[in-house]
Amino acid sequence: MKIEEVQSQTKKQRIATHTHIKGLGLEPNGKAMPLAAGFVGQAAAREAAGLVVDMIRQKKMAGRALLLAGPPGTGKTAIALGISQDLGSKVPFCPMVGSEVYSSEVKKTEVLMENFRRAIGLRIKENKEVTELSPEETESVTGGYGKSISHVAVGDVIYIEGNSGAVKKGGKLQPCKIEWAKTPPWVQCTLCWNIRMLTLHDLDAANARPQGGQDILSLMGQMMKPRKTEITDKLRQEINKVVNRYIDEGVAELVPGVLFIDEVHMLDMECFSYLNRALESSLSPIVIFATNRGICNVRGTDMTSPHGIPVDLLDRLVIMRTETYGPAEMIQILAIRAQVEELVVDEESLAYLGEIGQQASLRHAVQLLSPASVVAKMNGRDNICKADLEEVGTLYLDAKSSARLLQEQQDRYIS
Ligand SMILES: Nc1ncnc2c1ncn2[C@@H]1O[C@H](COP(=O)(O)OP(=O)(O)OP(=O)(O)O)[C@@H](O)[C@H]1O
Repeated sequence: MKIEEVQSQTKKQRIATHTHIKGLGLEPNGKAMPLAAGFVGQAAAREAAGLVVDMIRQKKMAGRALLLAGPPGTGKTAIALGISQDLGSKVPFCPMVGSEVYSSEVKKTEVLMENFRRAIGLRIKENKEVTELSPEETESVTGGYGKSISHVAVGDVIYIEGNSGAVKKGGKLQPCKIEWAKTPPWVQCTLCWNIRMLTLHDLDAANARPQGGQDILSLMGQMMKPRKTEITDKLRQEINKVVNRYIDEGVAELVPGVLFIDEVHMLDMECFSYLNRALESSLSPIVIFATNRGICNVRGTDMTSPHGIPVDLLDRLVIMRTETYGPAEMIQILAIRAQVEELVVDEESLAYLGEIGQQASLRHAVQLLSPASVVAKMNGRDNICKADLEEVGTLYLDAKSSARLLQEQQDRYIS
């Protein structure tokens, strides 16, 4: 397996709205600070999440998972992200939505498995030892056209091209530690290492081969869908073997990250039984579920259950609640978001947005910031004022108002 060729493919898009979250913002004694690490309020849930971080560190969460239950826009995703950040800066965070498992091409359990592996990191230590080299001047083997090395310094990476035998420079290593050999001849030696952070899925994807056989039809198929690759169970087992060997040799270290499954009520029995098994595996990340549903049917069955989760899985979960925000907290969160998005919003407008957040949802209020800044720019201003918010407020509906309107005008829609 060539680690140098493996590119990390972390999912970034879904965490863009949480860029201001830098951790759970807890004091060393575990108490939630009123405003820290981008977090405002939600003290009980943050403190409970802090305890979970301690339990994870003490390896007491094995076989269990966390469920964040609360109304929409109460910071469930933000808390899950905060947990992963408090576990360490390079800990993988893989967010997904329950409904992602439904695809006509890929099996539900396959989607879950892929996300499980996206959430397991591997810290690989690549040791490079570079001794001082005395370069020798030689005739250029490429017939005068190619560059030949005239000088090599400590830390330079050089490689020999297989087909031509030409020696080329391939960048510089960062020197980390100078060591002296213990026995003569004394050679100054620079010991360097690169720490690479990859996920198991990165390794799977980099080692997967295009689907299909060698016959002409399959080859044509591959040309039409050149990037379509299949990650088989066999491949994953092979990767696991190599990874376990690296771990035994001390070259790599496993970093279980956080797999965040939002809208867990969208999963069905097949997914839940897979999750029950997967949580037991030794290669399991920290799984955090989130839902804004109360008692409802387990999808695809007529069995009702709290949060639409079967009771045998519920039994394994540590359940935490998130509460709706008061006006002051909403205004603080909106002010943080405005600052992150580099928008100037005066106090009156923030208070007005806070009211909108109370009536609709925090997410709706946050979402009005960007269109309001466009309206402000069109009006020749850099700062957002209340009139801009009023204008965009008439243009966009929040979920509640849209539902109310649908009820009122039911006869005008096709049902
Ligand atoms: N306590 C908080 N402090 C700072 N920002 C917050 C807080 N709670 C929520 N936010 C921000 O508000 C927005 C909405 O929150 P988030 O997406 O975490 O809610 P959610 O509970 O996951 O919602 P849903 O149920 O709809 O998935 C995000 O930008 C989030 O970062």
